[in-house]
Amino acid sequence: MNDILKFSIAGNGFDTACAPRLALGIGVFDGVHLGHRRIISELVRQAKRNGAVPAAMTFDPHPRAVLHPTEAPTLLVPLSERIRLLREAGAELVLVVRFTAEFARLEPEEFLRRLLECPEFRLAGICVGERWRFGRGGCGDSALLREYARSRGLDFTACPELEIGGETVSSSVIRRAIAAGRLDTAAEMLGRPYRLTGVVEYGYGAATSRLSCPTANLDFKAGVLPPDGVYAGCAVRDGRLYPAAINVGLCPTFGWEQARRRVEIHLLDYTGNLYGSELGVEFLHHLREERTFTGPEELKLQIDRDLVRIREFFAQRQAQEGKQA
Ligand SMILES: Cc1cc2nc3c(=O)[nH]c(=O)nc-3n(C[C@H](O)[C@H](O)[C@H](O)COP(=O)(O)O)c2cc1C
Ligand SMILES: Nc1ncnc2c1ncn2[C@@H]1O[C@H](COP(=O)(O)OP(=O)(O)O)[C@@H](O)[C@H]1O
Repeated sequence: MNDILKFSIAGNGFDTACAPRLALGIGVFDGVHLGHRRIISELVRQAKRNGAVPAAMTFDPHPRAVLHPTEAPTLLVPLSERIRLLREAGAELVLVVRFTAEFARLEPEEFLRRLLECPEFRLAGICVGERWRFGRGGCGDSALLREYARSRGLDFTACPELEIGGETVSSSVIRRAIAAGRLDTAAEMLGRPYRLTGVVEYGYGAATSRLSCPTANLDFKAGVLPPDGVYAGCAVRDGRLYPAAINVGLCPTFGWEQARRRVEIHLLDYTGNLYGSELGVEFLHHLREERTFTGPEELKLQIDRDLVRIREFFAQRQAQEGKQA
């Protein structure tokens, strides 16, 4: 490994001693949306025809967080989840390059030279999204890559951008869709419902004692929040889905000081201790705005009505799924 191109490798059976042939799919891949998945599918095809291992190369931190810290994007999923999703999509290995200001200053050809000279693997091909830019000031593009690959006898694939409903699928578009509450658009582009993942932390203990409706408070390190409000969704724990009611907001009814925006999840038909465990939450349907009630009694009556509507939502969903089957 060289001094500027530093990376760690996630995946089984990577033996640097025998320097395997790799087909490299390169990109940031935050969220691993349908456009990214298309790149990984092409990568798998490229790897097959070259007798190589399909490997995704991603960057951490996000390049914009290093180059324009004030415009650092909120990641759609944490790095660990990005790696998991890339592998699920077909990448046998994931190389995580440490993105630094020094790395960003590399000329495109210099970056490629370092890839070719990496002692850990032998480069067989490269696969990117057509509009991927790289190297100093983003001056490297797919035309440069194509020419470089041709001159070095490497395979090369540039995947056209995926469009859905006339809009180009991208992590930024998905971030904006979630923040604007357009969860259907986000789900369509991700190819799955949008999921926020975190660890259950302690709250004020009021939901059980004053609302008879315990809510798991999610401490999350990455993920874009949809607008404040009440949602029908699914909690995900150990790979199992539980229908759930979700409240995003400041819980203004209680008027707690130093209130911060919280994500609270009530799992329907569940009892148990969730503190400290990892929980995912999928946002499926916006039910109503968060409101300030006169007190816990009035809020409790409203939550009871919310839970009835959420059960109806899931019953309808199940009926529709039954029809489609
Ligand atoms: C379905 C649901 C809807 C909620 N709606 C509101 C609301 O409109 N306004 C509000 O102030 N809090 C609302 N809450 C949040 C409760 O205020 C929250 O569960 C309470 O603050 C308890 O917090 P704790 O977990 O720290 O005990 C809602 C909670 C749930 C589960
Ligand atoms: N159905 C459920 N949904 C959510 N949390 C539950 C449920 N049943 C039990 N719990 C437990 O109750 C806790 C939430 O209770 P709550 O009174 O809201 O306390 P806190 O304010 O600490 O979140 C959760 O973290 C979890 O451990």
